[in-house]
Amino acid sequence: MEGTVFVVGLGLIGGSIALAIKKEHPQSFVIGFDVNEEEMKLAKTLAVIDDNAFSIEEGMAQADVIILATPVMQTEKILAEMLTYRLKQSVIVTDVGSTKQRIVQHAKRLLEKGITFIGGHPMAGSHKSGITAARAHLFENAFYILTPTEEVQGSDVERLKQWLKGTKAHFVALSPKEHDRITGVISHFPHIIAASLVHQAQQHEQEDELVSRLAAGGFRDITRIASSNPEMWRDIFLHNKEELLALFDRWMMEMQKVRSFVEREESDAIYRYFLEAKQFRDGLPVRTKGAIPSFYDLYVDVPDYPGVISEITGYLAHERISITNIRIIETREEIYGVLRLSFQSDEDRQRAKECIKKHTNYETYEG
Ligand SMILES: NC(=O)C1=CN([C@@H]2O[C@H](COP(=O)(O)OP(=O)(O)OC[C@H]3O[C@@H](n4cnc5c(N)ncnc54)[C@H](O)[C@@H]3O)[C@@H](O)[C@H]2O)C=CC1
Ligand SMILES: O=C(O)C(=O)Cc1ccc(O)cc1
Repeated sequence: MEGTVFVVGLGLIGGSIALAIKKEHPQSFVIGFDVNEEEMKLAKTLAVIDDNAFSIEEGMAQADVIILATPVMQTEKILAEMLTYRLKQSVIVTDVGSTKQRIVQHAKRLLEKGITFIGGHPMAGSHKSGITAARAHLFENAFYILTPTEEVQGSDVERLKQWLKGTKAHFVALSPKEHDRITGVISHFPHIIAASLVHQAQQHEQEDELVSRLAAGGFRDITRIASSNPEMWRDIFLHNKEELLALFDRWMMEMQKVRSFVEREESDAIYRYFLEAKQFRDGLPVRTKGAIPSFYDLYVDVPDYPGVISEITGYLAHERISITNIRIIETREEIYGVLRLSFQSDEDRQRAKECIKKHTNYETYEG
């Protein structure tokens, strides 16, 4: 497609969308703006955008598509400011925020002026932020939720999907309320649990400094999302307050229930609790079919001798399998350690598994 796309907020998500659009529509002209001038300069240097705008107002005046990719409180502010800007009447405005009810509510005034606004949320990402983490393939196979209101014409929704085709995501339409209820459960609330587990460990660390040294393995994995951008998550919690308050109440009741199983040594109930959780989790769709994808990890049990890492990376390099991240997890103090290799796709991970199996007798398992 041809036209000018304007991305406001050139971080992980804005940058990734800009890259995906440019890849699919090389004829388009992608401009961007970020309050952080360094990020904006970097976005241009890295060719994530073709050019930068001098202000949001100036960028918006030229745009056929406007993508708001800022933290949700900022998006709300920009939506209010936009009411006074001169926009093309045919422009499509969308956002990528993790919450939808308040954003769509704010965008109503744009719709009243005849400007098309379609709320959006690509359900993929990571705990990383900033333009250097942006990738064109970030949303591949993920769900991309759109929340068009009834004023929006179906042809405009199709036009937006065409613009976003390069994300290779699966589009799903939801109401803003349903969106916020579901994401509250599967995305927002888990972030507070991850952060609270980290706080708990930090408090215990003051009594015994071994805590963080021994927290290298599973603890790091289940708390990965606690390393996310605090501004972004603060905004999400303020936006989705009602859903989250209800989830806090249910969670506390749930913890009381499990606590009493343990207190009363109800062995069967504890067993069933773990078993039912395992059964439900094992039945969840795998990442490639649309749950939030972030990393494709492969764990390798390796003997602790010098050169073992270069041995493994050598086999993978020989078969041209790219690794996006590598980490040694030092939880076992005996002769074996665990190497965690991350890949860009499940296909790469499967190829790596085969490759390691072919050349070594090290055990591998998927994360
Ligand atoms: N991080 C993730 O995994 C996902 C995030 N989202 C949503 O995407 C949005 C952006 O998040 P990320 O890209 O992760 O954050 P990020 O921190 O990587 O990027 C946000 C960018 O917005 C800029 N910015 C902030 N206020 C601004 C303003 N008033 N005008 C212009 N630029 C401004 C910041 O300087 C920063 O460069 C958020 O609304 C978030 O809820 C959606 C899906 C996944
Ligand atoms: O890092 C992760 O796994 C995430 O949870 C990424 C994420 C963050 C925010 C969203 O609205 C959607 C996805």
